[in-house]
Amino acid sequence: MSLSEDKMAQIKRKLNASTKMKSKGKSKSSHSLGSPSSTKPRPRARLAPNELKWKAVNTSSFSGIDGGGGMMMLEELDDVDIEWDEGEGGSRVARFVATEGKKKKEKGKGKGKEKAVEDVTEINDDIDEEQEQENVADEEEEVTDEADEEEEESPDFAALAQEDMNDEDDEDHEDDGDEGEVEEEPLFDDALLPEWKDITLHTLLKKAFLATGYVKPTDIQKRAIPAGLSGRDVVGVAETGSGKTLAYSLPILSHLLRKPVPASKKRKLSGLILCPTRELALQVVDHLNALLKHTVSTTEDDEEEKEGTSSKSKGPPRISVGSVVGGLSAQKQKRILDRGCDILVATPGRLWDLIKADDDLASGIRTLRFLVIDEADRMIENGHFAELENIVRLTQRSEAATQGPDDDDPVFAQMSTLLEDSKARDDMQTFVFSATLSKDLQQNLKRRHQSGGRKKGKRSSTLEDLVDKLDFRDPKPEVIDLSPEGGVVSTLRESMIECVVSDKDLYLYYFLLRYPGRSLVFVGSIDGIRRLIPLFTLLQLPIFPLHSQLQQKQRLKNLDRFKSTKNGILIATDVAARGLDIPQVDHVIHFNLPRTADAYIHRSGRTARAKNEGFALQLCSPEDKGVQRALMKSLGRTHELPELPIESGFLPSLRERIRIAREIEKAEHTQQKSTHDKNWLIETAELMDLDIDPDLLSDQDDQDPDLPYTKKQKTKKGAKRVDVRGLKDELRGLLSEKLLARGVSARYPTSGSKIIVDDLLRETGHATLLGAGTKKAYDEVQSSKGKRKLGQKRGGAAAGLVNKKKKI
Ligand SMILES: Nc1ncnc2c1ncn2[C@@H]1O[C@H](COP(=O)(O)OP(=O)(O)OP(=O)(O)O)[C@@H](O)[C@H]1O
Repeated sequence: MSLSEDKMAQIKRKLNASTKMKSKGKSKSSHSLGSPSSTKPRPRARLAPNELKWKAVNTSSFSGIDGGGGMMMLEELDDVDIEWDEGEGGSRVARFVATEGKKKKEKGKGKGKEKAVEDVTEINDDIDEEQEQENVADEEEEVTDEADEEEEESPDFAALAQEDMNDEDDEDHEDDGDEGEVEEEPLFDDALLPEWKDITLHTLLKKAFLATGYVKPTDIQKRAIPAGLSGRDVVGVAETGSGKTLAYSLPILSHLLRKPVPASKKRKLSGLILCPTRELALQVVDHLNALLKHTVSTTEDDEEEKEGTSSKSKGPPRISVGSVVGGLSAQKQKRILDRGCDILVATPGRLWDLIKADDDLASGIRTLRFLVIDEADRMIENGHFAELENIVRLTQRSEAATQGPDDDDPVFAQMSTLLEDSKARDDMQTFVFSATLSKDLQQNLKRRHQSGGRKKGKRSSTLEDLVDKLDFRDPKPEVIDLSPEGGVVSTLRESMIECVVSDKDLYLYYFLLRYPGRSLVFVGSIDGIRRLIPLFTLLQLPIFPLHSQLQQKQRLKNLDRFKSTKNGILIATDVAARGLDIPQVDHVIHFNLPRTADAYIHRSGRTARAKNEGFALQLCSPEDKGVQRALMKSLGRTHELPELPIESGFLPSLRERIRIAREIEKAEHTQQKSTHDKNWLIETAELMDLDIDPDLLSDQDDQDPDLPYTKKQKTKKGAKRVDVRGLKDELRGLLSEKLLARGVSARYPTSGSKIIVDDLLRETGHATLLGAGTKKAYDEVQSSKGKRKLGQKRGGAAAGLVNKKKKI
């Protein structure tokens, strides 16, 4: 086991930063770091890495995955030296060794020498983890390295110092809950934000609104926040992009800011926010941190900040927000949990996995003050209902909580003692939010409370069942339904292109070229994405995939690239349909139509957010027509969508590009497959100790009749070898040309039915499609009013769709 020098240097600098703060802030002994030359032999026994005393570095500027350059969080170790041993072949092996300070502490507690040895071993084990991380795929490495760089560039010394100050309390107060003092709420001049005046949020939050530009509450916030602040349970339904995240989060943040500052460093879990997808959970963390970072500075700092003279760093955040999601290091997430956070944002699958192995976490969930189910209707669809139900059950007060859904449920059998011993809080508040919760469900919710509470019974998996499991403390939860008529927001314009299935690629290409902008393309299957990515990459479009079979870090990276690329294109399954708040998505394209109206609403809701304009396009083949009519009907539409005007003069050239790109793609695919087959053959032959006929591995199509069967299969008679390089050159040539609209002459730009000379001179025309104009897609279509009535001309009422949830 050895670490690269770079990696060690990074670790060393990290540790240096923290130790410098120690010696500066207090008169503790300084912790020198070993260098290769100061190598001494040390014990080498090992312990599990999660037993190390990793500590979060709370900075005011760092905000998780996106804001942190792909890094989840920063962590540090104190009281550690690094020493170097000679490894095999002259490599150097790093050992982390507990320093005097730590040993003294342990001795003081009566544990003495053995404990110090344990410390050495647990630290060494963490090197294993670092080493493991070095072995991950290149792309992941890149993410980690970027994160490390960022970490070094901006260490937040004030935060480190603050952590340090708390160190001494660390072991004496495990969890003191609310024993600290209540911090005085600073004054705030309501005249600065008159629209927030009547909402009694903590003034630090209002101060943060000034910085973030949230000058007035959105409609759902106006209704939900006061209800949340007054202790009510809230079920909130409001259009996509309407600020539901803050609608449920602000009452929690305000409550926590008004709570006494805990005397101990370990934070007690107060709020749990459950989200259906990993990206959404991480986004919620970022959203909250982006707001919270404005709640820590003093007025004096603000003044200096405005003038650019502030040299002070801000203190640690008053509220810490952690995340637990699948696909990222469970060890690290466990460490975050061990250290404690005020609010946890999680996906149910990973959270339940951690709960099963951690009684502290289970009792933390049991004594939550706030439980939020975001995108509640989606949560029950993504295969995690059982986990979700189990988590929710931990928050129930009644006896049912201590009994599993089935008598033989092993997890609950294991947990029953814990559940019997600890009581769920009586004042827990539950918030359930989505853009799409059926009216029936809302009615049932009210009826349930009128009829006296939850039903007992076996596990099932509808939203109604979930709501039934939620132990609302409020006899009458506040149900706020602000869902818009027609499902989608009023600033969204919708349109369609009707074409045969095989032309969908062509029309998608046309649209992406014709209307540059940030576009999110929804495809019905991962295979569909895998087919389109190479095609559009060959066509030189900035396209990124997002689907569940990508590694989590790759998913986050692609999302980041999409966000930061001008005219970027994200091609995704419905994993991107919910909740993602990506700035300035201009277009959503339904390459394949969704199967439910709810999915259509959420997909389309990735554009036209927060009252901005947005455009949604359906690519609709004759086979899709029935589904489309049913969709529109279930959304309560009475008119067909307007068709997007197509400038068909461009299509032949685009078709030719696509043809060549497909041919290249096919040839490359065949080549890859052939290489794969040959490799397989070689490996198998080696395993079986056989010689291979060289002809089998040859690329020559000599058509020898004696060739074995496999070879004959590969060399179809008369099949021409494809000149991939030639095709690529040809495509490159075509892509470098500007295309001309019908009626435009390149030779005589002042002639013809479309005169483009002014555009060319002033560079005001379309960048690649000459004569196409520069109208935005949004402006190409008006609202569907006055258009063809749904089913009027082409007949055939929508079949099969009874309500929004039903699959078409
Ligand atoms: N009061 C406000 N003023 C201005 N912008 C706001 C306000 N509240 C939230 N926003 C912004 O609105 C955007 C959408 O918010 P959010 O993601 O919470 O919407 P949502 O209703 O949860 O959407 P979805 O249903 O798609 O999940 C975010 O970029 C957020 O920063």
